[in-house]
Amino acid sequence: MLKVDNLSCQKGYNLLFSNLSFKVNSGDILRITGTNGSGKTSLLKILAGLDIQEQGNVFLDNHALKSEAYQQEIFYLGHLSTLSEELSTLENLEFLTKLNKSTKQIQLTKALSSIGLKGYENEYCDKLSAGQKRRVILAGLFISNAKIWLLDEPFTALDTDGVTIIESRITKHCKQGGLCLFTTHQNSDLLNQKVLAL
Ligand SMILES: Nc1ncnc2c1ncn2[C@@H]1O[C@H](COP(=O)(O)OP(=O)(O)OP(=O)(O)O)[C@@H](O)[C@H]1O
Repeated sequence: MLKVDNLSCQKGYNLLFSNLSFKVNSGDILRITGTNGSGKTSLLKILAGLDIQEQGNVFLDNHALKSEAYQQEIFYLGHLSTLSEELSTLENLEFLTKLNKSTKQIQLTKALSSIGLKGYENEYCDKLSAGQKRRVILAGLFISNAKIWLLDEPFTALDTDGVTIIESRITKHCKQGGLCLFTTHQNSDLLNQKVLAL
């Protein structure tokens, strides 16, 4: 269980949220909603250990946010995640997932295939469309063993087929005991999603 206790976040003079407490159980999908600038990205970054909270605590089971046990269970996808255009799709995915080239090549190729990029393995990323670039980043979801997925605007630039692939992947992950927190300004048909409004 992910437990968020009394969290507050301030950016400059702007108090984005305070006394925020909630729990996310294994199997849960939590959609974080709010207007532009309400603090969705800031919250996900705090939960990923990439930003600092003003006050409050975050635990995964009994593991604190900064512990190695917690951090090992995080897969964070930022809405501005980018690729190196001088590398191929395969090389970018390898870098993003920090896998060893020789042993995991098959896994990487499979992930690209799962996200609809079969045949694009050796294509340089400067030759890809915006949606195809986003798919390379999202292919990490087919490799990650992390329990907590923190996905900031995962559907940006995807066509309907791409959205369906990602929604199915999230559903499968959560059915297998994972948990997912995500933001989107688009409609999402993900079943059984709970909502946290900022
Ligand atoms: N490093 C920073 N320094 C100062 N203010 C910041 C910083 N980062 C974010 N902010 C401010 O914090 C507020 C919340 O930003 P955040 O990116 O968390 O919002 P969001 O809910 O994800 O917005 P959107 O829906 O537009 O993606 C914004 O007003 C933003 O300008």
